[in-house]
Amino acid sequence: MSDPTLSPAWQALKAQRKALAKTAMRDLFAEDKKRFERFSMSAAGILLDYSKNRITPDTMKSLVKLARTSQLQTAIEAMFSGVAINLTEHRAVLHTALRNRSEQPVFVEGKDVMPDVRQVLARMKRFTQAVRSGKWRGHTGKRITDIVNIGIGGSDLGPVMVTQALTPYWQKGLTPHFVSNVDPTHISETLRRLDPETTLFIVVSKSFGTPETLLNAQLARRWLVTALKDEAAVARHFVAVSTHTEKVRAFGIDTTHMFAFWDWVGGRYSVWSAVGLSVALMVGMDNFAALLDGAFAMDQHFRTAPLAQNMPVIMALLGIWYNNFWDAQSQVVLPYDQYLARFPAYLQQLDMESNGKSVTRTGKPVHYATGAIIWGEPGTNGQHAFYQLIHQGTRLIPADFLAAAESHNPINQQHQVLLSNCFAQSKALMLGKTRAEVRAELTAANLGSAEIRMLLPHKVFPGNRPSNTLLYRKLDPHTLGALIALYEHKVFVQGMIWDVNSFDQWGVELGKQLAGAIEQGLVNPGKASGHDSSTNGLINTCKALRADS
Ligand SMILES: O=P(O)(O)OC[C@H]1O[C@H](O)[C@H](O)[C@@H](O)[C@@H]1O
Repeated sequence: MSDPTLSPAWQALKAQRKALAKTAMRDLFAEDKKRFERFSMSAAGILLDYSKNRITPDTMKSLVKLARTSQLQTAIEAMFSGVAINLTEHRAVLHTALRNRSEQPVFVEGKDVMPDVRQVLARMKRFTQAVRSGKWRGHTGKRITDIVNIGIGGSDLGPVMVTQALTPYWQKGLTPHFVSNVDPTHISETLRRLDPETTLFIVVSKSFGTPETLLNAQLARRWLVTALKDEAAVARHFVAVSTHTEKVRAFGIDTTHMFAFWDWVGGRYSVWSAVGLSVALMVGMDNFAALLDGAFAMDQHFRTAPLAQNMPVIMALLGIWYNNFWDAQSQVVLPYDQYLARFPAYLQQLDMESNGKSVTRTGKPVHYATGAIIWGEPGTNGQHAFYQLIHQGTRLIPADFLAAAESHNPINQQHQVLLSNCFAQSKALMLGKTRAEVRAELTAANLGSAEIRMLLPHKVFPGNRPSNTLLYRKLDPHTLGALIALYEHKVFVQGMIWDVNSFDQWGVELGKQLAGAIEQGLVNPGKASGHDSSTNGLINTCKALRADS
């Protein structure tokens, strides 16, 4: 892969960015009455309105050329067909196989993986039906009422985000809980509210070697065995999801109660596998299948639509446009949908762990910006907190707004209030408010000229701040599946253009390695001295504070 910045498309985009420096989106809208039609599209039940971006048709043409230069279409096919594109781990990247709803085989090193995928889905179906119907009971014969997913990173964020997003589909009488943090407070506060006789733990870990998860699972296991006074109780209250049968067995979970997945599924791409067991327990296997169907619909679109009409590609290119040509550092995600409250957190791992890289796939340093900082909160809460900076701050922050046309809770007109806020925000960001407009407003309010002079600069909105809006009918499992797949593919496209490996995460290892030695320092008696002075100081102060208490 060659340096993307050397391509003619990159150079053309640089020139276009200069040419657009003084162009306001409000003028582009005024000049072209069909701007919405020109810059919007639908796929898999989702409308993307990208008209409120600093783009002209020429910008889009050059962006698409840039994608072509990166041989994107070949890369898409390589991913879908099981080529080991995760070079540093020598692995295929096949979360798309998990939701391959066609009859087509998917090969990894000559073996069709689809029979295994279908077999695990069938096991999930049997198991979830047994728990939901009350056939599967706890050790003392009681029905399961609470499900605790113990996992972290991809083994937590997907399950928790999707479960929460699909709250309207939950089975009555079942309550989900998610424990991730190694902070003992997390598991303790969760267990405090639970009855061991009716609680089912799902220990989810791809590696089954993540200390946070294993420590929390051990605590849960001890809590259960102590309460039920029988080691054998573990069999009815613990199941595991992992790629590592041996480690699951060593932990003491019967491997007949283990759901497998495979090393060609990245942790942050794994909710489609048995990692989504807590989701399936809460919403039932039919709804879980609809989630897969939605993702499959987006996969089909991504794989077959021409680049210029390809939703994940367009979103990725717009991200690159701001990241690399307008120096935007972050991307805010603003779901006007309370059910998507954890969506920004989910996207943080998906995007930042995938594209937060500074060497190319062949290990050369990159000299251009890669993955953006992803952040966000549901609307309208964000409006009353940080939108000030988005509207009037010094930074350019491209925004993704997400909204459902229909609410699961249609009470009075409140959903219309939510939607009007959503549309008003993107309009305000685009339009801004000029000095002349502010002056006219203040004059109409009969303010004196000194007061007007004083207030005027504070009340001006520069506008021209870009956003996308994703609009769908209702947040059902199908739509949610499509939405997640959309962002997964967006991240993939950006990684391909930046020439980084979006599927490894070596950057999380160093801290893990160092934590072991620091833990020794905290546990062992005496003063720590083997670290830098700050680390020694923190360890020793901690010990002194404890000794004082
Ligand atoms: O599922 P596990 O093997 O327990 O891994 C859990 C998480 O931990 C790692 O540190 C990675 O950064 C994540 O990508 C992963 O999802």
